[in-house]
Amino acid sequence: MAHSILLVEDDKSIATVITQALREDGFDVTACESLARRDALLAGHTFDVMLTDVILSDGDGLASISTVREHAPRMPIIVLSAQNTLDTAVRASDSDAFEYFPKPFDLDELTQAVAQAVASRPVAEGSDDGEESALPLIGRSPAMQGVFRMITRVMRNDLTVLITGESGTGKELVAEAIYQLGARKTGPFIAVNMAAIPHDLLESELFGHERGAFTGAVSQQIGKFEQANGGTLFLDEIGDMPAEAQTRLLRALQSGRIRRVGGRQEIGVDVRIVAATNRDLVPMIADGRFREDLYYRLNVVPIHLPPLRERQEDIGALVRHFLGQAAGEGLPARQASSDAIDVLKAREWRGNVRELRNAVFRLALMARDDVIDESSVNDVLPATRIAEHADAKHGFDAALELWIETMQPGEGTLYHAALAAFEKPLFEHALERTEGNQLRAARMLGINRNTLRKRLAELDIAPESFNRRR
Ligand SMILES: Nc1ncnc2c1ncn2[C@@H]1O[C@H](COP(=O)(O)OP(=O)(O)OP(=O)(O)O)[C@@H](O)[C@H]1O
Repeated sequence: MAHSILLVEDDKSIATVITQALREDGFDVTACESLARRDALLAGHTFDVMLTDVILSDGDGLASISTVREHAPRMPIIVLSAQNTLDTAVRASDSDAFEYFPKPFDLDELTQAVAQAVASRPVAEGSDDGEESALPLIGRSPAMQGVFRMITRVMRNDLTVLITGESGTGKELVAEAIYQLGARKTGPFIAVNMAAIPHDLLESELFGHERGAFTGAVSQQIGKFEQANGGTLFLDEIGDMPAEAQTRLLRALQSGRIRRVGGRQEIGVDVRIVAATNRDLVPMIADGRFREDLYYRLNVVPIHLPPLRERQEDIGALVRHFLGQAAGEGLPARQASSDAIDVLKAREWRGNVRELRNAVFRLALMARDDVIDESSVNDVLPATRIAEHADAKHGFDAALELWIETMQPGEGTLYHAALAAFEKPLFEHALERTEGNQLRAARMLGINRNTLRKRLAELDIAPESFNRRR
C-alpha cells in the first residue's frame, strides 16, 4: 500500500510541483492550504508523513505543531519555509520536526527526505504482537541518514542486501526494518546466525534434511530457507559460514531452488536475502576463506553501519529512546541530564549501540535520582571495569561478564559461542608465537595437532597468515 503524505502549502504552484514529484515516487498525496483544513484532515485520517509550510493564511504551521501532535504523536513532519532565517531553522529544530527545508529547495532532496521519514517512523501499526514490533531506528547523524537513504532504496524491491558493521551497531535492526517496510511484510522474517550453529549442523539448519540423511536425522526437518518462503531470510554473521555451506548457499541463490540434505528433489523457494557480517569479507576472499562469487551475489546493495564512536551526535537520542524502552519494561522512568549525555558521548562503546542500551538499562535501574546526572553515570558505569580488576583471574571473570553482556549470545548458544570467542584469540596467540607453525603451536597449547587443524578451519583462522617469512 502506498504511504500517505499530507501536504500543507498555500502556494498553489509549489503544492502542485511537490504533489507531482511525490506521486511519481509512488506516494499517496493529500494537499490542503490552511491549518483549519489540516486539523480536519488529521482528525479523520492517518498520514505517514506531513510536509508543512510555515506562514499560512490562518496561522503559523510551525508554532501549531503541538496541535498536530494531539492527532499524530509520532508522525514525521518536514517543515518547508520561505523564511530562511536562522530563527525559523532553530524553531524547526527545537520542535520535533524531522527535517527543515528552506525554500527554494531541491525537489529530489525533498522526495528523498520524505522516503527517509517514512523509513524512520515507528512502524507500530498493523502488527498484532504489540510492543516490540515498532522499529524506530534512531539516529540523525549524517551516517545514519545515509543508512536510511539506502533502506528506502531497497524497500520496493527484493534486491539482496549485505549489511556490514561492528557487532552491536544495529545490523539486525536494519534487516528487520527492510523487512517491515517492504512488500514482504506479510511473509515470515527468519533469522539465522551462522556463528551460533555448530558447523556440521548448519547445512541441515538452512536447507533442511530428509529422514536418515545422517546419523541423528531421525525425522525430516524443514530448513530455514523453506520456512522463509514468501518472506525474508536474514543470514547473520555470514563471514562465519563454512566452505561447503557457502557453496550450497551460492547454488540456492543462483537457482532459486534448494535441496534438503539427503534429499533428491529440488524445491523452489521465493526468499529475499538480507545478510550481515561484522567481518571484513574482502581479505577473507583473498585468503580463500570466503567465496568471491558468493560475495558478489550477496553484496548487491551494501549498507554499512558505522561504529557508535563515529556518530556520537546520536547518543543523546539513543539514550532517551532506551530510557523510554526501559520505562516501558517496568524500570523506573528517568531522564538524563545533558552532562550525563556528554559523559556517555565521551566513552568508547566498543560494543556499540548494544553496549549503550545495556548501560542505559543499568542506569535506569540503579541511578539514585529521577534525573541521571554525570555522577550517577560514573558511579553506575565505572569507566575501567576491566582494568580495575588487576589480577588475572578477575580480569578473566570481568572480561567474560562484559563479553556476555555485550554479545548477548542467544538462548542455547552460550557455551559454543563463548568457547569460540575464547579459543580464537588463544590460537591466534599460539600461531603468532610460533609464526604459523601448527606443529609447534599444538605442542605449545598441549593439544593434538589434528584437533588444532580442525578447530583452526572451523574458526576460519588461516595459519599461513602468521608466517612472517611468507
Ligand atoms: N539506531 C538504533 N536505534 C535504536 N536501537 C538500536 C539502533 N541500533 C541498534 N539498536 C539496538 O541495539 C541492539 C543491538 O543491535 P543489533 O542486534 O541490531 O546489532 P547487530 O549489529 O546485529 O549485532 P551483532 O553483529 O552482534 O549481531 C539491539 O537492542 C537494537 O535494538
